[in-house]
Amino acid sequence: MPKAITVPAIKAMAANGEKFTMLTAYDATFSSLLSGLGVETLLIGDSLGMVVQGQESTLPVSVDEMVYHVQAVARGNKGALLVADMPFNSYGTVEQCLDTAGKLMQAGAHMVKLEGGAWLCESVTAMSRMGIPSCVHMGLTPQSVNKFGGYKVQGREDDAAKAMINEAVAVAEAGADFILLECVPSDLGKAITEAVPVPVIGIGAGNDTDGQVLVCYDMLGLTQHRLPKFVKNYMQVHGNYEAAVTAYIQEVKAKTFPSKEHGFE
Ligand SMILES: Nc1nc(=O)c2c([nH]1)NC[C@@H]1CN(c3ccc(C(=O)N[C@@H](CCC(=O)O)C(=O)O)cc3)CN21
Ligand SMILES: CC(C)C(=O)C(=O)O
Ligand SMILES: [Mg+2]
Repeated sequence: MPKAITVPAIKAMAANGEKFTMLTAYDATFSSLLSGLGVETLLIGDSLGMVVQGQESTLPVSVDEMVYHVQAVARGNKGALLVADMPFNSYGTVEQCLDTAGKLMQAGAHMVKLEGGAWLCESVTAMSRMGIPSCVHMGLTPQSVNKFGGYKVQGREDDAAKAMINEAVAVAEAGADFILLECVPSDLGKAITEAVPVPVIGIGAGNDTDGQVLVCYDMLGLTQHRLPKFVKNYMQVHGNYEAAVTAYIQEVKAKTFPSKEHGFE
């Protein structure tokens, strides 16, 4: 890979209308492969609790486990921007948030991601002051699966959609560098992308967001259980991982992925 991708570089891409890609990576081998093929950003997602550890949800994942995977991904990385998930119950107060984020950054992350909304503003500002870039994950936030009662599309009601737009603006004003939207109607994905001045990454949020993310095992057809509607199995179409990942990058750039069938009304 030529030059390492930075937060300002992604912001410049988004400002120029150039789409960028993100895939999850949990180990050095995937990190090296995916970054080497040109995936701009890698997410060390707490989805590793489900796809690597075999847990029922992302909730059992610990900070120490995240640190271990971030270190592995950092060793294999060839220039991608590394984003690390803050695991469940590791950022409930400003103090705890700084403690967790510091550990993930010292493990090799370039940015941390945390699930929530406007209630995170104070923590986001504190991290920004400390020089820690952040991505706020909104919409379907899997760490709240027990509140939601399942992995359900969020922001379908008018009031909920308006509230989500306002909260996205608030966290961006507080200093969030990126916003990630999971499982929201495509028109809400578009509205939030237009409302905030920072790059928005989508998963099941339509094709108007600035970037797209998928769990790498899902798009490579490795996942054994039923796949969410937003996933496209690129291995089925392309037959080998290099062609599959290259096609994903090309389709995101061309805005042909995600198509209508991968989104929610
Ligand atoms: N392998 C894997 N892929 C993921 O994308 C993923 C994980 N694991 N683990 C953590 C969370 C859980 N995620 C999920 C899981 C299921 C749905 C799902 O089945 N959604 C329904 C929407 C139903 C509705 O209309 O409300 C779907 O049909 O896609 C969505 C996100 C996303 N994340
Ligand atoms: C699905 C993505 C956005 C995530 O948070 C994860 O992989 O943990
Ligand atoms: Mg996650």
